[in-house]
Amino acid sequence: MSDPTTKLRRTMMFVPANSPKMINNADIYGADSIMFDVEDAIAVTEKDTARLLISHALKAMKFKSETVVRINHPTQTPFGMDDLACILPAKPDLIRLPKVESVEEVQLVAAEIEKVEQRFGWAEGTINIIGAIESIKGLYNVREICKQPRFIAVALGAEDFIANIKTQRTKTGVELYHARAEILMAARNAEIQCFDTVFSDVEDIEGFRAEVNFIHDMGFDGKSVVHPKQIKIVNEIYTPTEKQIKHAVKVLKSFEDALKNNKGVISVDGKMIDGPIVVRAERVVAQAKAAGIDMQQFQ
Ligand SMILES: CC(C)(COP(=O)(O)OP(=O)(O)OC[C@H]1O[C@@H](n2cnc3c(N)ncnc32)[C@H](O)[C@@H]1OP(=O)(O)O)[C@@H](O)C(=O)NCCC(=O)NCCSC(=O)C[C@@](O)(CC(=O)O)C(=O)O
Ligand SMILES: [Mg+2]
Repeated sequence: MSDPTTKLRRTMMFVPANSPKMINNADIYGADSIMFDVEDAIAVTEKDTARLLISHALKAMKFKSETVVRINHPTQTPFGMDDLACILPAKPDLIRLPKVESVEEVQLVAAEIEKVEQRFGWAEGTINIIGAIESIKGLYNVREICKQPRFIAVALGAEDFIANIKTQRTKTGVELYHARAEILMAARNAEIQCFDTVFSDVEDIEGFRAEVNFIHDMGFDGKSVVHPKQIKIVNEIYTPTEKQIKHAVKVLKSFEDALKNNKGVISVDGKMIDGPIVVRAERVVAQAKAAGIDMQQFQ
């Protein structure tokens, strides 16, 4: 089983789980993960239909991409526990827990997963949890939330978050600076992955690209998307370029040679190379491999 905390998740695409057509096509657009939603994309009158539909689809269809189901909140809504009862036996890879605010909520979901894994004789960790921070309370508890077993990734849910802090979403993202930084540090401290939120204006491609560049530079591992046309942009920004890979490989080779000569610091193409730069080069190579790039050409 691959390590769920290091898997390639550049793009996680939300797919409303009451749409047979969207479920059917969800896998063809190249998203690394597909997030079937039975929460806010689904009207209260459609909750039963959506959870049954996605449960059957997960059992009957073979998806190439990782499958995630965003359930309704298990205690704040009357739907969440029914979602878990219906969806867990269909074996999604991850449960997305929205609006998570406390360690206890994670433990509640984890306990339900554990029961189902034991009932079906599945290995522990067959199903894991990604939680979304969407409120101030969640943000204040994020450091402990991120350390919970099975909690392999955290995401920001910005639309709900900005409603909670009583402001508006802007092009600069100034309203999200603090939350993004705090969530990212909590994730890195707990050694789990961290994902940015959706960009709802699907027609604003340039605004979207600017936001993806921004969150990539901040250090997020990927982004949630709502439309297939957003996928290519994120995957492109999150896949190392040929130039970056060539440089990383050169750094690693040169440093290996340097170590043999008992040197801890060297110069490659006029730039100083020492320990932390080597770690970053290793990450570039790991990302390239995870993205399926043939590394033979760079040897
Ligand atoms: C936006 C729109 C209605 C536009 O529809 P339209 O029909 O106008 O799109 P078109 O351009 O016509 O589609 C062209 C072709 O692509 C197909 N297609 C489109 N979208 C597809 C898709 N997602 N999956 C598979 N297929 C798709 C379509 O079927 C068609 O196929 P075909 O006819 O064969 O050509 C549609 O995209 C959509 O529903 N998106 C998902 C919305 C959603 O799930 N929201 C909830 C999650 S956010 C949230 O809750 C906030 C959050 O919680 C988030 C956080 O936590 O981060 C927070 O607080 O911030
Ligand atoms: Mg939300």
